[in-house]
Amino acid sequence: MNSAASMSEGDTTKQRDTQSGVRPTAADEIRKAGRLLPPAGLEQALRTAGFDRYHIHHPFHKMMNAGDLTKAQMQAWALNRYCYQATIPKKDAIILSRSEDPEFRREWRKRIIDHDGEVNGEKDGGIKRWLKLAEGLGLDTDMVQSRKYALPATHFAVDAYIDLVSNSSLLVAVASSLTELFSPVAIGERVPAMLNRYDYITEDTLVYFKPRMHQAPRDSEHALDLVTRWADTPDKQADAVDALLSKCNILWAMLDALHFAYVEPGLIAPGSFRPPDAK
Ligand SMILES: O=C(O)c1cc(C(=O)O)c2c(n1)C(=O)C(=O)c1cc(C(=O)O)[nH]c1-2
Repeated sequence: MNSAASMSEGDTTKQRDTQSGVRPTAADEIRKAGRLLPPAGLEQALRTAGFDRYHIHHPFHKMMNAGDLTKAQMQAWALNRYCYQATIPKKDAIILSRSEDPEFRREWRKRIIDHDGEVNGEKDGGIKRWLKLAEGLGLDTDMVQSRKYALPATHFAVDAYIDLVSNSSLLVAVASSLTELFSPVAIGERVPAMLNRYDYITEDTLVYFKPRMHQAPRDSEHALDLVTRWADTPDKQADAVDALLSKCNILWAMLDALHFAYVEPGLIAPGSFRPPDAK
């Protein structure tokens, strides 16, 4: 049996949970079975459980890819998402600081450089590239960088990511980055959709996404290799799946907040970014 999802079929607890509308997660199933999955089985469980909950399925992203967002909604997305981008290298520095292994740190620090750039501007980082996106959408970059106008839930979501990597095992911290297994799919849909469906978006505006198409697979393969080796008990395997699901929740919560504020019912929190034509 190589799939966590099929482990407890016919199990009475699962039937009861399903009847009450609460499905056990792959992590619950691994814990309950108490059997160590082979690395390929854990990888499959992570890929299936994570993709199921990935933000690619969120209505806000679907609207974006269908060409249905107004420019103001696109601006709100870029402004809020900046908070996530700016937090990534900080959370990676926390992860780095928690490892005793120079080989791990050597590999992981690439992530920080990818986002912060290199000294003397030899290489632009993702944060600068994200600001280029914000600017291309007509936003004032100082306003975006201040992070003051992001939604309250955006701040809570990115803080939750910092908490997760600070107050858990290194295994959990590393596993929480595994949403990157799926980000090339999200970006691969988003970039052509943005170029084709929004006349104010150009290739130049979207420079952020190009390097992510090779950085994300490099990073997620490294993290996946570590997670499948480090998770050497059923409980640790379940913790890894839980970490990935928590991270999916963080990404989902950010889009829920955007949707609530800028699509339906359109309730923008006091003090948050308010486009001129907002209710
Ligand atoms: O555009 C996306 O949908 C998307 C998703 C994710 C993700 O799944 O966490 C990341 C990124 N982009 C991204 O650009 C990025 O640098 C990144 C770093 C991380 C991480 O958790 O370490 N996730 C993501």
